[in-house]
Amino acid sequence: MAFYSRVSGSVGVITLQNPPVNALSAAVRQGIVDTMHRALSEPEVKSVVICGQNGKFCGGADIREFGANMRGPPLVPMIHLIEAAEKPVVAAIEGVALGGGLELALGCHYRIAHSKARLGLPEVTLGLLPGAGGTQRLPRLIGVPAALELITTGRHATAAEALQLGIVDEVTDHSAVDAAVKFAQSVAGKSLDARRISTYPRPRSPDLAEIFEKAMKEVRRSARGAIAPVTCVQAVHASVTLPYAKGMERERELFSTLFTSGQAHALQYYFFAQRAVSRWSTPSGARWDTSKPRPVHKAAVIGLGTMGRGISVSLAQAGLSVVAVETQEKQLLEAKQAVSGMLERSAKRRGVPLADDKIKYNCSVQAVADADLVIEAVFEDMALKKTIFQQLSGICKPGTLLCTNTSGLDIDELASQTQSPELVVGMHFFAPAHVMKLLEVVYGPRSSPEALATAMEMGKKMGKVSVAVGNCRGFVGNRMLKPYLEQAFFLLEEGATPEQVDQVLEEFGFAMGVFKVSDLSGLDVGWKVRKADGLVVPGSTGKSARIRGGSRYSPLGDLLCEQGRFGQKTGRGWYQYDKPGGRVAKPDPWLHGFLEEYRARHGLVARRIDHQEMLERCLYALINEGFQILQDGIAAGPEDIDVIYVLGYGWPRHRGGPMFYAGLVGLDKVLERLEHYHQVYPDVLGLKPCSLIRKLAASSSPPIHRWREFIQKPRSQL
Ligand SMILES: CC/C=C\CC(=O)SCCNC(=O)CCNC(=O)[C@H](O)C(C)(C)COP(=O)(O)OP(=O)(O)OC[C@H]1O[C@@H](n2cnc3c(N)ncnc32)[C@H](O)[C@@H]1OP(=O)(O)O
Repeated sequence: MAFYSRVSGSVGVITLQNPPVNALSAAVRQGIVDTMHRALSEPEVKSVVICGQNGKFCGGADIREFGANMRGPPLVPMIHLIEAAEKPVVAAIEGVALGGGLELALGCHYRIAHSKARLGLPEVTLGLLPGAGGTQRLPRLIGVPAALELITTGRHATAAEALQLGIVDEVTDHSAVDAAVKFAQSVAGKSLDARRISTYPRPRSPDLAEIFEKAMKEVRRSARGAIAPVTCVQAVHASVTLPYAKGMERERELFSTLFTSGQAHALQYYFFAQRAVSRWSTPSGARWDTSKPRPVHKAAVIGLGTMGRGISVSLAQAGLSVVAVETQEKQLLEAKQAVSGMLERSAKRRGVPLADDKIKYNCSVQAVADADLVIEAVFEDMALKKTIFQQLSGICKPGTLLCTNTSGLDIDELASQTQSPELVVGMHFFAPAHVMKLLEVVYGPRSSPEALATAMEMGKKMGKVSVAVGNCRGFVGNRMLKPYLEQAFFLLEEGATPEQVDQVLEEFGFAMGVFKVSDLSGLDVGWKVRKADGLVVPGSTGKSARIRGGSRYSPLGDLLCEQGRFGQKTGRGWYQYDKPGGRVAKPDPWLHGFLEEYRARHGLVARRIDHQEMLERCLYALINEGFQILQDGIAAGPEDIDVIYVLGYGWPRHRGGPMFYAGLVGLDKVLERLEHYHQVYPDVLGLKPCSLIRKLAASSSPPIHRWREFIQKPRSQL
């Protein structure tokens, strides 16, 4: 709703009230319309201020209402009512003015912002466009290039930038409401002719055609199949080709096509999913709201390779004192230099003070004795990690949380090396660790709720989205990757090339296809793991070369590694590169010849595999594993899996995540295709539909928010 008051006798103040972000719900819109009418009808009132409760102007339209039938007054006429008013209306922007919130402010005659406020039109991130006049008013106010940039990226601008761009008229370090009231008094009675943005002339410039062409090219390149950025450009284009009223019609038309699209549903689902993962729970009943994190002031990192360096940077930037340990003096010095450089660049980019003095470097593990939390980040080698955990258990003060940055090793096995297994959790960072937003926080059967809560909180402090997952081989992300990769290898055996498989996945929206990603991460990483698992059998021939434990196995990755082809770092992998470390993947005739020779050796006849089969086999195998993970209680809900895949594995956000995508395709359809492929390839376990997807499909495929009801509660883990 909206609260009305009168200040200093002549200023009507309308305060939006809808915690936590004063979103424009039906009640708030109704409140604004009612109070505006009241302010306009009171003769004593000479001007009006619109502000938000609790220091937040407005977070935009209420996204939770999007699925329901439209109630209350629509936004566009409400904003026109404000703009058409004969009394000056001033927006007092504190906290945020986003989406419909900024569009509301653009309908006001003046805008005063607090210096810490953030303003933007992030609708594109929800699969929409600013549909309350934003695409028509903003270009008229600040010009086409700046408006296009803000609208197509959805980024938030600072108050200082908004002032420079001309979005706001004044910025204050004090109360924006007080400043707005004062300002409103000073403009009472003045003409408003030059203050109604909708009456401004259409933006004109000789290079507009070029600007739009460039913008369209850029959004098509970066959108990876997302339709909203492209539609945003079309809507802004209408502001230069059409008069305001016609431009608004065009905006409405384009908005309607987006509003009902699967992509908008996916992005809005994802918005809430990313927030839902912080409300974690475990099969034992431990929960985010009943588990208290421990205070952490001092953290330590052991092992300063690529991951350890990134983790140290993240911790220091979160304001913690960090002890960074690398036992070899030379490596320690190299790491120190690298970390300082990373911190410097990051401080410059983010405009924050340098955090270099937060880190103390040391050659001895003893230096971590008084840390509250230790993150081990050495090589992915169980024996080495075990030794370190034994050492840590003896060195650290009682109560220190011991974390491992493993990407898939058994947390429980590490915990069993310590005297306090309840204090051991996994913190699986993604490379580069100071950039990537995702953190898988892995609890073992003995980890305490308090330890889990502390690691989750730590991730949040570091600016990560932390997702709590149970302990199993590969946790969630890497466990699902296995059947996906496996299908990609099988497709090569059956006649596809890496380029064909990658193209299908990139057209789906992945930033990179599976083979390009493998080349980037290094083929030797998976090879080491397969060797440790006893899967690599050099020189094996005949049928047994392609079978492990009764299931189909492809040794293609192993054979490439045996040739020293480790991907980008060696200049050769699934693709060729101009030099070791080169980044541009080019098809490699050697690889094609190698595949032909391999197929001939194993009696495999290459066939033409269509786009649909390649996509379905890769994605549905991955999704099937996701359902198995839910069934096993490793992830608490589909949102956890989807957030992990979008933030950690390049799954296109506009497709919501693998589990959301399965729901969108239809669980019965996914099941039917899995059954079909499993019939064709009965020796591929990853294609055998898991019982949860069967159960859901048999129950008329309930919506994703109801899937948890169908998951059998696994045995207590904590
Ligand atoms: C004709 C159509 C015209 C216009 C269309 C629109 O306006 S679409 C909406 C555009 N607005 C946005 O995209 C803003 C979305 N919100 C945010 O970016 C952040 O929430 C915000 C406002 C920057 C605050 O961030 P903060 O980190 O402080 O909090 P958090 O994100 O955890 O949010 C707190 C809870 O508020 C819920 N929420 C936020 N915005 C909205 C919204 N617009 N509608 C409904 N609910 C919103 C958010 O989900 C959190 O609740 P929770 O229960 O934890 O999920």
